[in-house]
Amino acid sequence: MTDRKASVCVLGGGSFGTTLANLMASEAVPVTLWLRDPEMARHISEQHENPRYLPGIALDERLQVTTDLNAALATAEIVFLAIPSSSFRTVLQQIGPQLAGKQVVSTTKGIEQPGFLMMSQIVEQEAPEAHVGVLSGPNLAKEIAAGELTATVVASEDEQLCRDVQAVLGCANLRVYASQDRYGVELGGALKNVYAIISGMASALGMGENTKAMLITRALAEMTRFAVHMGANPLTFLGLAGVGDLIVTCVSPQSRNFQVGHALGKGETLEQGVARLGQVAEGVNTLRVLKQKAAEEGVYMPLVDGLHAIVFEHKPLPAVIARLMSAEQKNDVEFAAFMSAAPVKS
Ligand SMILES: NC(=O)C1=CN([C@@H]2O[C@H](COP(=O)(O)OP(=O)(O)OC[C@H]3O[C@@H](n4cnc5c(N)ncnc54)[C@H](OP(=O)(O)O)[C@@H]3O)[C@@H](O)[C@H]2O)C=CC1
Ligand SMILES: O=C(CO)COP(=O)(O)O
Repeated sequence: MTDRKASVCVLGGGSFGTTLANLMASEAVPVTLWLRDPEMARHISEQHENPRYLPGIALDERLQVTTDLNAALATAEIVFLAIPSSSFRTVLQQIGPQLAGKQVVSTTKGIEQPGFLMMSQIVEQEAPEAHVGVLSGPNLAKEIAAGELTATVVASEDEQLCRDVQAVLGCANLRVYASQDRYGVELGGALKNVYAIISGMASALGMGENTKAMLITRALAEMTRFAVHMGANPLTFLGLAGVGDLIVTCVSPQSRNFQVGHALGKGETLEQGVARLGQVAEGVNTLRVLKQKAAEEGVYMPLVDGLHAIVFEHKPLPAVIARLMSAEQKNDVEFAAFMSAAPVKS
């Protein structure tokens, strides 16, 4: 498949699905974007703009749009999923058998409870005959849509899938690196959203640059500690889908998770912050899921505990910060210990 561009379908017409589909259309990849809102589909087809999720971005006229899920999938060889984690399984349940033999790539950065399932594990359950992969990295949709340069990671045990995704997505503005550590890449993308909320709060509170750097670095330590406990490869967290994505979501006011944190830091309630956003901020649900899982597994995650205490237990912020700053002062870099730990699953 690598000598020609495979035909592609993108499911989900929000900011990321529209961005990915548009990027491929502009590179002459045959691509169809599926979304559920007929009015929006008509608007995109006629006006070449997605006014709700990507206002002001001129979409390529070759981008095909449909609300017919079966038609969208009929000729697709590669299917990208850009549906929020809360609806991910529901959409897959409608199409599982149709995905047999296709390459199915999740771009969704969330975790399903019960089961603590990554989205690609849901694909495996609902479409057992599909080839499965994930895409993750420092990929703010609006920046990609505006033509800014970045890179991403396609991760799969299936090397042909990685090559085919590199062929359809890689272009002058986007480098697509391959990884075989699907679990680690997917876990990194989900976990960093929680720390983006914390960084947004720190920004709203006017905290210093040292503080922000400390938060990002300790976030990396904490998420890697959890990932190693879950059997992931810690080295994956040093790549684009780990530290790369963590940095962008923790520093950019474009990140929706950062924005939710910023709203909390300004004294808004979670409900107000999420409602004003009007888009998905996966970190809110991931925080709940992660707090529970870390407690069950006995993994030390003070930043997750602190954010959970503020957001869901309504503990006063100064008390939480004081607790964090007076916790036991342990080792800085845990990677050496991680590397000598038991073999990792990838
Ligand atoms: N935006 C970004 O920068 C990036 C996002 N991601 C990840 O991509 C995933 C999707 O996010 P994003 O596109 O940003 O989200 P948005 O909030 O921008 O859009 C969500 C989209 O999903 C659609 N949707 C929701 N529920 C359903 C359903 N049951 N059936 C069909 N469509 C549905 C919405 O449709 P409707 O408008 O009709 O409600 C909308 O088109 C998230 O997990 C996110 O973490 C990954 C990398 C970058
Ligand atoms: O994952 C993202 C960038 O890589 C998008 O982050 P937000 O969902 O916080 O906007």
